Amino acid sequence: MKRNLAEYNFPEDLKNMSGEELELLSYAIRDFLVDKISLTGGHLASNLGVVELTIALHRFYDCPKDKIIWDVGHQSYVHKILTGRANRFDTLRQTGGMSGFPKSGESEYDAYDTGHSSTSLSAAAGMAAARDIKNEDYNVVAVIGDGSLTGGMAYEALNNIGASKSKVIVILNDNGMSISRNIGGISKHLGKLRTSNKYLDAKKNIKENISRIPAVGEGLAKGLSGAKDWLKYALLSGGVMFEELGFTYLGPIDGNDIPSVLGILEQAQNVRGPVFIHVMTKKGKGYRNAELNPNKYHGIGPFDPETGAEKFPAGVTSSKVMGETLVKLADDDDRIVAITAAMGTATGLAEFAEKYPKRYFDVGIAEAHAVTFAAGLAKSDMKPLVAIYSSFLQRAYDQIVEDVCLQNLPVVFAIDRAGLVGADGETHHGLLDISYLSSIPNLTILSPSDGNDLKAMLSYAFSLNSPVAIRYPRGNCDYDENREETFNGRNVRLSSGKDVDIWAVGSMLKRAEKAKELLELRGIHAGVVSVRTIKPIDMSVISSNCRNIVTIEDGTALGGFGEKLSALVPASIKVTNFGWPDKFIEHGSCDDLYKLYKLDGESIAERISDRFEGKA
Ligand SMILES: Cc1ncc(C[n+]2csc(CCOP(=O)(O)OP(=O)(O)O)c2C)c(N)n1
Ligand SMILES: CC(=O)[C@@H](O)[C@H](O)COP(=O)(O)O
Ligand SMILES: [Mg+2]
Repeated sequence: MKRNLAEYNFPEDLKNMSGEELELLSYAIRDFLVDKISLTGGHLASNLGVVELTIALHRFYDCPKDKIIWDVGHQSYVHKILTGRANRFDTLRQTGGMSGFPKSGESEYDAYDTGHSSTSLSAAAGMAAARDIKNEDYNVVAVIGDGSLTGGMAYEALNNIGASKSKVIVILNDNGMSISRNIGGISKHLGKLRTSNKYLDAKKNIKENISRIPAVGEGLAKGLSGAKDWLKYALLSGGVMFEELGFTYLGPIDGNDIPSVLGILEQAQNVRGPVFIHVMTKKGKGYRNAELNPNKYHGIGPFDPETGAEKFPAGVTSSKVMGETLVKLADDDDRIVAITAAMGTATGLAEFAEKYPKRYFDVGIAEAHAVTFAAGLAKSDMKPLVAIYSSFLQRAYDQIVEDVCLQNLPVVFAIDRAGLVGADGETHHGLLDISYLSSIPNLTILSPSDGNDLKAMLSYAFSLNSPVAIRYPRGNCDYDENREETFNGRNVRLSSGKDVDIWAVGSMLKRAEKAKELLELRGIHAGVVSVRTIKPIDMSVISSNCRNIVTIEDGTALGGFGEKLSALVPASIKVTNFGWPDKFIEHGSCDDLYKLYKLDGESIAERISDRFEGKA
């Protein structure tokens, strides 16, 4: 074994390693993961669970000719180590550093860019179809987790692949966990399959023992397998659900055992048509803290590897304020219910789930279903709140339009991670929600500047009998639990200035205040308006002598709040919009990215004064 992983020529070196060397490599990779991720933060538990699986995949297949697609892609760190990027892990998820997700621009071994769940099977189907059209010969493999298999898109793909008879190799990485414990009927079914070997062995033994009873045994054994039993037997005997869809189901096998995985990949190679391989792994395997608490170590900040304690634990986050406020509101109104799409803890709903288990719904990674499920609840006089990250809510656009807003139903959308998120990058920044929501009739869109605003807005939202979206950013927020903020749907003018008004949408307020302060030093007098209502636009705070408005928003400028305000103000007022540009923003630290894209307080002041000095 070499001293460090960066010294290997991966994946080529895997082909010549003995079984024992592969085993030793799995230990080295686990140590490496804990060591590096304890410094940078990242998705630890999922990657610890796929060490042997990934070693076996890159030993068996011939990448990059063979294509491996990682669903969500948060578990692709081992794949990155085994494709020559061990030396980049000190820069994981940092500005200018290696992404935490597969990026074909980063490596030819990253066959397809992922980040949002349940897309791998559809992408694999498309790649296999292209291969078949061109009469090319290579394997297309999709690795999907049991959580991601609760996403509806996966079934659309299974349905299509099964019918197409195209050779797609689906590998279900089943660790019984989504971010928290996996939920739903599919998860239960997988649970049965996981135990099916034991189930089948027991059943087979019982039948053999009975059939050995002299004279009557044979008849008894046959009688034992009544229709109901056979159905259960068949259902469990080999994933008949997947077989019925047109797949050859193989497994389940121990996905943390390299020889077992290599064996089943060999078996799959001899199968014509689509193959569904079911492997069972342990999320967090090999690092005790993560094995015991895979939820906490699913995505974790820098931590002390000895104790497992996070170095920078979260403070009072917007998610926490939302969750606590919702519990208080639910104490007084039993029509209030909460819905999550497999992100209950992360969106602050843990306390609600604990206190009101019958009014809490985790629907799995199924955002579109979550929204229409909420519509059904609202149609039946309940008051649902759906808590979904801004970028994941993109999955449910049609449901927001057709099921909630068209019927004008009282659903509250708690849009978490709205705005820049930082380390997760392009797939996770919540920069499109203002743009994609503000053209929908009947929808009120609110943006709190701090935790007190958020608390007041939640009460306000539940008082309306129509759809409301409240968008708030990832991370800590200013919150004074002793201060009761009121909110009446209006924007608030915080100060006046004869030269320019800065209209700050939601959490951009602090940057506006900073810019105002710096502009004063340059003799430019700016007023500040806190934009808490994105839609309907509240114009009551426009000052009569205002000639210049600058809007700043943590969202794309295209179709953003600023653009909409520009269309409403008198021609005598010049409106300039500062938002994110028309591109996908890379990963990095939020501070770096706000500075890089000139959306921090200092840059905003600079850009405004340049305009006044005629430089821009
Ligand atoms: C559309 C979408 N919704 C939610 C998420 C957040 N998310 C990332 S990983 C994950 C759980 C995935 O569970 P599983 O597929 O079983 O992978 P594991 O971490 O167990 O390996 C979730 C909900 C996402 N990335 N995309
Ligand atoms: C991989 C994935 O999509 C989630 O784990 C996401 O990274 C969580 O984001 P937060 O860290 O903002 O909760
Ligand atoms: Mg899982």
